[in-house]
Amino acid sequence: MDDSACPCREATRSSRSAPLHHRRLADEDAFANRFPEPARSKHLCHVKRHERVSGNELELIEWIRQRTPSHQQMPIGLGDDTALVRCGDGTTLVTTDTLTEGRHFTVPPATPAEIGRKALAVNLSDIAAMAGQPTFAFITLVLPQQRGLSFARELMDGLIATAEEFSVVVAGGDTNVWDGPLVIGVTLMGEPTGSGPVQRSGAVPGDWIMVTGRLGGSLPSGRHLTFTPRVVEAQTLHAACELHAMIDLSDGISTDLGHILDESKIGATIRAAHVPVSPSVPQDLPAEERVQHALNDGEDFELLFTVSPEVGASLLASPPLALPISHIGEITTDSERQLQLPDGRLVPLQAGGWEHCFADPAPE
Ligand SMILES: Nc1ncnc2c1ncn2[C@@H]1O[C@H](COP(=O)(O)OP(=O)(O)OP(=O)(O)O)[C@@H](O)[C@H]1O
Ligand SMILES: Cc1ncc(C[n+]2csc(CCOP(=O)(O)O)c2C)c(N)n1
Ligand SMILES: [Mg+2]
Repeated sequence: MDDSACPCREATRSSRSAPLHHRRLADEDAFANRFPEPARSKHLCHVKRHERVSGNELELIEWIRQRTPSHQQMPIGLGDDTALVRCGDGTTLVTTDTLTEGRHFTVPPATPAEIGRKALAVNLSDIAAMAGQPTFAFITLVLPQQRGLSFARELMDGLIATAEEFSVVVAGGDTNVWDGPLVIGVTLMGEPTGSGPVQRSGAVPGDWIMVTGRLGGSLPSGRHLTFTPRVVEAQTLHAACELHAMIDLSDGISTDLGHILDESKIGATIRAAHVPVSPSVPQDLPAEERVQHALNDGEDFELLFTVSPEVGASLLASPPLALPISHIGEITTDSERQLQLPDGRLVPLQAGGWEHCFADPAPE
């Protein structure tokens, strides 16, 4: 399955109210959406050229959420980076994320060991987003028959080495072999640390919005396979100061910040000039295009968090991490999501990150 074979180029919108945001594949004529054309939709949806987009993952998740009741033994349920469930005397963080061949990696260039590593690392990143300590992992393998046993062993070698690196115990899983592409799912448990999990819902007006590391270009640089999940960094920040809200950047700031704003029921302004762009984003692109990569590419797996201005200033004055921490904007009282351009103009911050999309089913 080759991503470049099935890009949906035509802008389509669902008949429902929520707009669909799509993004082009990296190898397409990317970033036609420059400032200040915020209304332009991008495409990264994987329906065939003649098909129309009929919905996306966010609409499905919201639909599922409406139908799944909360529970007394589940202080944090659907809607955050992990759930928090009561087990015996304590509480446990639980998350699950799946990688699919053709979407999250292609073989080559990804090696089996890198795929195994990434499958655990994306889940470690979700535990990090709650400032948790990862503990036990369960691995679901759906393996292509033709690649043989050695491929599967190399994949699990990569995963097990990553588990050791992060003191995670592999506690079980499931193995299927078939004649389709590779799918690998991981369910990861963890323990809350310090004052408890940092949720998406805790941002308040006036908060500074901060990010770790540098963003953009994770796919062409291969960083989406080799990134370090920010487990240690999240715990260090959590111990050093009061974090109001946190999320890991899997889909891109423009989309992931939206989840914090939705859950906290507030707005934000991001300053384009302060967004830390990774050197993986081509240096010869115009500055505004480089920022668009940092906002939308996704798979950076850095942390975005909000803190009071006093805490933010002290983090900049005495950085607790070896990684850079950047102050990229503020939480606002109204529900606006804005991007301040270097010349001071404010434009809407469009959710331009990754979204899984559905095609219209073919008529019978
Ligand atoms: N099929 C599903 N059934 C029940 N809950 C779901 C389902 N898919 C997603 N969720 C829940 O919806 C929320 C958002 O899921 P999503 O996968 O977008 O978050 P994420 O794992 O943090 O992001 P990403 O997958 O991009 O790394 C999470 O709380 C997740 O547990
Ligand atoms: C320029 C560029 N284009 C595409 C990608 C790939 N990508 C970005 S987000 C995402 C899904 C996130 O996971 P989930 O499925 O959990 O939402 C994927 C597969 C990239 N890293 N850079
Ligand atoms: Mg997920």
